[in-house]
Formats: sequence, structure tokens, C-alpha cells
Amino acid sequence: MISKVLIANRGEIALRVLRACKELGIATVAVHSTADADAMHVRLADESVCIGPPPSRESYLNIHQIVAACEITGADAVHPGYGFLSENAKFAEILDAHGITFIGPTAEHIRIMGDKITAKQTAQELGIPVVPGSDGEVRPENALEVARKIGFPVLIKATAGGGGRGMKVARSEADLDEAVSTARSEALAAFGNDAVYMEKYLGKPRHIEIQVVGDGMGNAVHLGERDCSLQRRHQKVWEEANSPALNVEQRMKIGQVCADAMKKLKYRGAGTIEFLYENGEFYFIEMNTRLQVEHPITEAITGIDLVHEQIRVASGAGLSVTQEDIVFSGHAIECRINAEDPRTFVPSPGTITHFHAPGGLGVRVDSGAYQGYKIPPYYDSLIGKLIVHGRTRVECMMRLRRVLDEFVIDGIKTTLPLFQDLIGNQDIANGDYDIHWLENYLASKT
Ligand SMILES: Nc1ncc2cc(-c3cccc4ccccc34)c(N3CC[C@@H](N)C3)nc2n1
Ligand SMILES: [Ca+2]
Repeated sequence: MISKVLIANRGEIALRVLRACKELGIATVAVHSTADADAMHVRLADESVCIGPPPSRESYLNIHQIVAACEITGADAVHPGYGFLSENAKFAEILDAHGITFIGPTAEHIRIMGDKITAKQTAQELGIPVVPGSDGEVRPENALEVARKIGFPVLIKATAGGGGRGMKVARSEADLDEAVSTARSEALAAFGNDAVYMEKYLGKPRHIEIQVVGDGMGNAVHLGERDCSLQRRHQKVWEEANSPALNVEQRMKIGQVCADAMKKLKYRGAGTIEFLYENGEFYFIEMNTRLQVEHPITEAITGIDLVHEQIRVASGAGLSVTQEDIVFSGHAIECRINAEDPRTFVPSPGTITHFHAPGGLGVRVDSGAYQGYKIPPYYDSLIGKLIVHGRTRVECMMRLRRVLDEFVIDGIKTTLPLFQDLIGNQDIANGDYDIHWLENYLASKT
């Protein structure tokens, strides 16, 4: 059984993990940089340890400091949150070597899914539908042959990439050589690994991901999908559960395919299987071996606390639910609130002079912000997540409209006005959008 969890993260997700630990009666250790000393989760934690100066690589990414903080406090488990070290196989291995429980998948599974070529090969072996493409790495000498087999347009992706980093489109044979050599050199520069692979480029897909949880012993469940198509420069802005594009049959089918795959893999912990969805077909692109920012909308429609499940599984207690126990109820939408200008998206750090979170039935605000809190400029600009649930998408949208007008954050600029704009848009009301919709919409407004 786990007795003390060190939360190796900051901001809203650190508070989120702390809340789950407290509900389970588990002691909490917060770690923070000097810039986050007055963060909400540091105040609420049973203990806190300063692990370094503001730069992430000297604090939240500093494995030695985090392991030292475990030794000092006697923490017997670490929750990595998302980002930072959450998908760092070496970190998981080092914790294992110290006898400290890593609340997440095995280092082996983190590694397999972190390499996008092995991730795709593994997905295919497990019966998950994938995007047509190269079976493994492509090199300059075989790129043309592979592209002709796939058919243009093709997309070149870095195997060490993910989240949209290191991708190049080639629309014809004339573009191919340059696309491949540019992708390889950028991948080498960004990830220290120049291996690239090739896929059929899908023009107007939605981005739909399936939440799964496994107990590491061959049991696994799916918790439905999240539609994350509304993105800007690979930063998700607005996410929904369910997807407006799927019906119950499709949901159950792709969910079961993913759950069965996780059983075969004996996957341990929470995970997200990412698909592109186009013309009624699902195409696997990546798997994330971490809890994701947008997990609360899945919690809203299932009533299941995903961090509780992660901790249960890590402690060997197994899943608290079987697939039959899971009921999907209603619709949820998450709006990511960033300390950014709502039109230019330029970061807007500073001190919050007024903070009034909305409330009422079906309203959740996950944020570590408060009146007088100073947003540091060193980290990403997410300051909170607004999650709204309703019995139907229409009711959810009506509630979201009311809530957006109630939310007060003064002293800095935020992206709240963007959502007040989107909530009145006909395409959004109809759920009629793909991965390019938001960037096209924003471009049409300038
Ligand atoms: N074969 C093929 N065709 C089109 C694609 C288009 C994207 C993509 C491109 C641009 C924005 C996106 C937003 C959400 C999901 C995917 C994208 C894409 N991504 C971007 C991030 C990473 N998850 C994979 N892969 C693609 N793969
Ligand atoms: Ca990913």
C-alpha cells in the first residue's frame, strides 16, 4: 500500500493529484521551484521541498533533486502528472531502482510508445487500426518507393517526435526528397534521433482519443473517447466527451478494440490511444502513457476518478471497476484557460487581482490560481481548466455559455473571450469541425 506520494509536477495538475491523494488518506509531498513557492498545492501539501531555481531543467526535470526529495521525506511513490518527466522511461527505471513506486506504466511500455515507429508496430500487432504507411523507418534511398506504395500526399514524421513536432507534408514526388531530408535534420536537432517514418496524409480528420486504464495483470477497461480536434498549433483549446461525430455503436466498438489491446499488452496504469477519424474510419497515430490534461471530461461522463484508479493500480489493488460497471452519462466540454492574449495568444504572466470561479450543477474549475497569485513566466501558460457537464450536448453548451459570463479573472489577459466567441458559433453549436477548423477560423478573423 502507498503511504506518501511525492507530486513531481506543478500548477493545476499538482493540485488535482493532491486532491486524489487526500481523499485516499495518503500523505502528500509537494516539490516546487523557487518561482512556485506560493503555489496552491504547496500550501495544501503535508510537506513541501524546494527542488531548485525556476528553469524546468533545474527543477521539475531534475531527476536527482526529485529522488533526493523522496529520500528526505520518505515518500514511497511519485506521481509525475503530465509533461515534465511523465513519459520519461529513465525516470521510471531510476525510481524502480530506488524502490519508489512510479505511479504510471512500466518503463518498457513508456519506451515502446515513446518511439512512434515501435508504437505503431505494437498497435498493429494488438489489432488496432493504423494509418497506412511505411512499416518502420524510411530513409532517403527508399522514400520514393514507399511513397508510391502509399500514394501522395504523404506525411513524414519523426519517430522520437509526437504532439506534432517534426512533421513534414510531401504533396508530390517533387517535394519528397526535401521533405525527408528536412524532417530528418530537424528530428536530429530536436530529439537527437533522425529516424523518420511515412504515413498517408489525412486531409480533414478529427482527433479522437480513447481513455484506457489497465491493472498490469491483464485486466483493462476503456472509458470512452474525447474529441480534441479544436487545437491551435498542436495546443488543445476545447475538448469534448463524447465526440459529436460518433454514435454509440462506434464508441463501443473502438473502445473495445482498445481495451482488448491493453489486456493483451498487460498495460499498467492510465493511457490514451490517439486516433485520426475520417470518413467513418479510425486511424491510430500515437499512444500517450500518461494522464492527460483533458482527463476531467472523461471523469465527468463516467463518474470515475482517474487519479484514484492510477494510485489503486500502482499500489497493486487493481481497478475499482469492470467494463460492465462503466456507464456513460451526458456530455462534457473542457475549455483550457491560458494566461495569454485571446487574439494573439502571446503569454500574459503577471498578478491576478480578482479571481471568481463560477459554480452550479455540472461546473468544475481545476486551477491553482487565486486572488493575488502571481503567474510565473517560466512555464506553460495554462492557468486553469473549465469543465462543464450536462445531460445532453445542448444542455452542456447552454451551461457553458452561462459559466463563461460568470468567470472573473482580472489583472492578466486570458483566453476566456475566445470561448465566449466560440460558444456562439454555428459550426461549434453543430459540432461540425475538424483539426483545421480553429486555425482557419482564427485566420479568418485577423
Ligand atoms: N497521417 C496523418 N495525417 C494527418 C495528420 C495530421 C496531424 C495533425 C496536424 C495538425 C493538427 C493536428 C491536430 C490534432 C491531431 C492531428 C493534427 C497529425 N498529428 C499532429 C500531432 C500528432 N498527434 C499527429 N498527424 C497526422 N497524420
Ligand atoms: Ca502524443
